[in-house]
Amino acid sequence: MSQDKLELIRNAGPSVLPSLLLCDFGDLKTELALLEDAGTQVLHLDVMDGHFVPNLTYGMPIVEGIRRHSELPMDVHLMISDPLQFARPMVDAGADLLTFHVEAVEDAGAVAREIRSMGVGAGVALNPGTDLSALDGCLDDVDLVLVMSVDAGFGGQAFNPVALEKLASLKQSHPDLLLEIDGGINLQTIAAARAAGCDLFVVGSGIFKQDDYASAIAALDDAIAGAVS
Ligand SMILES: O=C(CO)[C@@H](O)[C@H](O)COP(=O)(O)O
Ligand SMILES: [Co+2]
Repeated sequence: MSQDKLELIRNAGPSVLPSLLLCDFGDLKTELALLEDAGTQVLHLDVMDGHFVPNLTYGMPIVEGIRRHSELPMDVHLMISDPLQFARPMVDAGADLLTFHVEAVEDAGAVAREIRSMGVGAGVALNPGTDLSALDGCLDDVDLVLVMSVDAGFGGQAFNPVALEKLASLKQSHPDLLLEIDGGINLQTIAAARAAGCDLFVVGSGIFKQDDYASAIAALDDAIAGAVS
């Protein structure tokens, strides 16, 4: 099942992925229905442990709850110190792709291989201050690279353009790799990310702080389509 969903994630781009961090968790069912009606193809879930990042969000019960209300593929962004501690429970809860931070682990290739052995996709993320060289040796083992355009931990932060250079460089060196960007993506920043070669665009405030999710997503889609590379 997860392999099919992973294929859907691979083929979704270019596409906006709503980050549920800022959604109304008191009414998940309605929130998910609105996102599905708006044409969402993949959900982005932010898991924070209060240790790797100074913020705490949610774990398996919420991921499982989201899965009960939606069949959309789930891209789970693990901002946690020990990704393998919770990888299997996250897969059991319904995750289809697990993205861990390269800053959190000793051997990113080994972590990615272990995640893949669980039948889901593996992604590796890097914060704005982390050099691309931190990914040396692991890119053959991952399905996706998540280039952070803010320091992981909070929604609503300002976009850091260092992410654009990293995307362009990865696109050139690994043209077949799936590239995702996360943090401060909105109508002002999304086209530059697309022009730099990005496939998947995580958006939190750019959707959930807007009155109408569908028109917010449609405007972001239009900006992606109009991007010049
Ligand atoms: O991973 C994170 C934050 O660490 C994100 O997925 C944010 O939730 C994106 O929110 P905006 O920057 O779009 O408001
Ligand atoms: Co995220």
